Amino acid sequence: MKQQPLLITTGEPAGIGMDVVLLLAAEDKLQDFARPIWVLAEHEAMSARADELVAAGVLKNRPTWQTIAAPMDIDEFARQMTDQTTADKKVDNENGNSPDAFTLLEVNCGAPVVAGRIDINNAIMVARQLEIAHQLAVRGIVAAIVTGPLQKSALIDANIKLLDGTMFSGHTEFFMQKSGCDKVVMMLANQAMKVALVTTHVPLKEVPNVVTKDNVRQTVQIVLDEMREKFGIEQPRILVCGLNPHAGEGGHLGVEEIEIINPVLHEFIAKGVNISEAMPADTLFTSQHLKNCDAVIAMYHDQGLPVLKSHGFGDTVNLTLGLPYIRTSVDHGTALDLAGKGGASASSLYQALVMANEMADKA
Ligand SMILES: NC(=O)C1=CN([C@@H]2O[C@H](COP(=O)(O)OP(=O)(O)OC[C@H]3O[C@@H](n4cnc5c(N)ncnc54)[C@H](O)[C@@H]3O)[C@@H](O)[C@H]2O)C=CC1
Ligand SMILES: NCC(=O)COP(=O)(O)O
Repeated sequence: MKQQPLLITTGEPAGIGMDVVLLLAAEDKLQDFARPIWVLAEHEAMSARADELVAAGVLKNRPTWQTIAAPMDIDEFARQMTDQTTADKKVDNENGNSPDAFTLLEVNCGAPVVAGRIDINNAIMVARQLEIAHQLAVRGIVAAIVTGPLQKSALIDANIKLLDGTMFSGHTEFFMQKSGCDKVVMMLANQAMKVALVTTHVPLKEVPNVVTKDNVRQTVQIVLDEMREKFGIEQPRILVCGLNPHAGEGGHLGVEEIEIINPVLHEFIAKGVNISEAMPADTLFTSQHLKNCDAVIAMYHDQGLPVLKSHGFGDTVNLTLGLPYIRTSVDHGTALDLAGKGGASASSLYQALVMANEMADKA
């Protein structure tokens, strides 16, 4: 069967992005996928990290991989890689295992990598991984992007900007702007629940300004479309959080529910969509309500994500809805305290690969 690869960005080289790839590789977990696995990283840094993890007793064996230079000219690269992209995974005929756990597309760092220590001279290398990932995904050379964690502050301190000239704020905003989308939706999903956000990386004091009718309407529409397309749920039951305590307590604790959120939700209800009015978030996130719900829409990052992560940090997948390609991600950050030492779980990366692979098979 001919399969496009899944592409992993390892993100911040001082963090655990490379560690979790190596953990899965050493356990032969990357062989669970019929698709080739491509990994963006620096060869020397990956090699050093593998040595550190072996020395720490975390890895028994160093996994092997094939290294090739990451593309400067994506179209030329596409031509060169056509055979590898569409070929079945290479299989060692004697033992049935692939000799290499993954293909490393090399992106060079700007400074030597020290596990656990951020060096902003490596921020350009991190941004370059995202650029290459976007270019490969938008051309369909890879089936999906699966992102490892980056240190947002390192890119900001290195003065790396989004396409529109504003401060770098996350993968979500980067891929949205590169793809020319007006709006995408961050959703995190685990066995317990799926939570989508109206706003993403916005300071709390600015959230009320960003919760506009257009934003709420676009978020609901993208969630409806993608629940159907990506999860096969034709008529999802969606619960929506209010912005204010007690969903505004009838206007006494804030008016956004009355003036902005509910009027938009009534438009969808009138069309027969199975969606709630704005609900008090603390009531919504009880098992009684969650058991009959396919997705929750929260107004801001820390309204929805702490509840979700408390039900499955490590097994949660972050995904971007509304992009022209599939992007899933780990649920954790760079965990600088664990890089090169052990203690990092690769479970979220594995779940992110599983979800990306399933979505790619359906696409
Ligand atoms: N997808 C991404 O690129 C994300 C990036 N970040 C970034 O990561 C940086 C650090 O953020 P923090 O809030 O400290 O979150 P963090 O997730 O890096 O760490 C929080 C705690 O969880 C532990 N932890 C994290 N991942 C783990 C794993 N795989 N296995 C076991 N334990 C794990 C860490 O050791 C730490 O104690 C920030 O710059 C943030 O912006 C945060 C979340 C997602
Ligand atoms: N809490 C998840 C998160 O903020 C990750 O953001 P992004 O880099 O995936 O946009």
